[in-house]
Amino acid sequence: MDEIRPISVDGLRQRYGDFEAVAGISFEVAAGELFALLGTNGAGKTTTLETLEGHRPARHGTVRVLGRDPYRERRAVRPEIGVMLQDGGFFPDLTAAETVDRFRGFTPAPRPRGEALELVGLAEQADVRVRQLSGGQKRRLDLALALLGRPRVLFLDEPTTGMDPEARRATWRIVRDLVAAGTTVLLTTHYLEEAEHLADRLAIMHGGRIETTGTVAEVVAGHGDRISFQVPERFRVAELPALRGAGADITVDAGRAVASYTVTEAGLQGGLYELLRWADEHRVELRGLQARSASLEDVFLRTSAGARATEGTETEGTETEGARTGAETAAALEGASR
Ligand SMILES: Nc1ncnc2c1ncn2[C@@H]1O[C@H](COP(=O)(O)OP(=O)(O)OP(=O)(O)O)[C@@H](O)[C@H]1O
Repeated sequence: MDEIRPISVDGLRQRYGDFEAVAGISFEVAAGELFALLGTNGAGKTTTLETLEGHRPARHGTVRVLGRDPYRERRAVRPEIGVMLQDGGFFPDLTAAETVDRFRGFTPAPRPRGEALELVGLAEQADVRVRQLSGGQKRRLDLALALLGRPRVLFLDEPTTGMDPEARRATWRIVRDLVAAGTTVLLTTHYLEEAEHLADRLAIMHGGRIETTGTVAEVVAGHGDRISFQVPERFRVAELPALRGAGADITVDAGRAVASYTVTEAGLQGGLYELLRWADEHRVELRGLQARSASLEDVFLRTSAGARATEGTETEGTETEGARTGAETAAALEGASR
């Protein structure tokens, strides 16, 4: 079935003067899916969101919300979408209830006030003035306003900034329930944990481009699980095994040389198998042995550093270090870093 995607972006470019803030991005979000846009500061997330919300026309490329141009067909699109901005712009002297009432006045078929406040856990703060609400409570009031018209498509720009961990988790539950009920959500966030908890799919933006996209598992896959251990004192670095093509990076931790492998090719199980077989053959105990899966944070940090993960890693040690034992390498690297 050729169903209309609630959100579709194809080759979008946006400029501010000579500066290209969005440099040709494409993605689609299906009905009832939550898509997260991650990225460093200034990556172009808010510009993308604002274009989808109809605040500015696409300079190049095509943007559609529920099959329509959100800028040119704003009147048709607006009642179907909910928008939670980074900074809500409330009237500080109104209470939470009065704020909801004021926005209900602009919203076709709005939720009842009590339901809206209840939904975001603010029922007890109904009579509190906005200026007395905490930062996290203001964010939740903003979410209540975004949900007033029971939107089919919801845009959340850093929705949990300023929330304590409990409020953040409560907000995640609300968002998950909305998605389960069929709402399509586009979210920007700086919290990787938020994306890991909520996103069906995500994209990491950097410098106006999408560097990587997919489900969390797809994005993380191929970016390398890691295995590390202390270089055995009597072994030379050059004698350490390659784990299906991956060589060791050598660093010093607490005076000991540590070998780390990014086992993109072998994976954790394959890499560990080869390493333990080598250790067994050489009758060596691998102290400080650690194996951990790649995380979204690993991928994000590599992307934002502009250094995309490469297939495998080179042995970092120089030829001289390769000829040194673990103990000599630790002494040499530590001396060099002083
Ligand atoms: N009105 C504007 N005029 C000029 N430059 C702008 C304007 N708005 C944004 N920019 C620039 O465009 C780039 C993208 O900004 P944008 O706000 O879209 O990024 P972002 O990914 O949302 O960043 P953040 O995570 O910091 O909110 C930035 O370099 C920003 O300085």
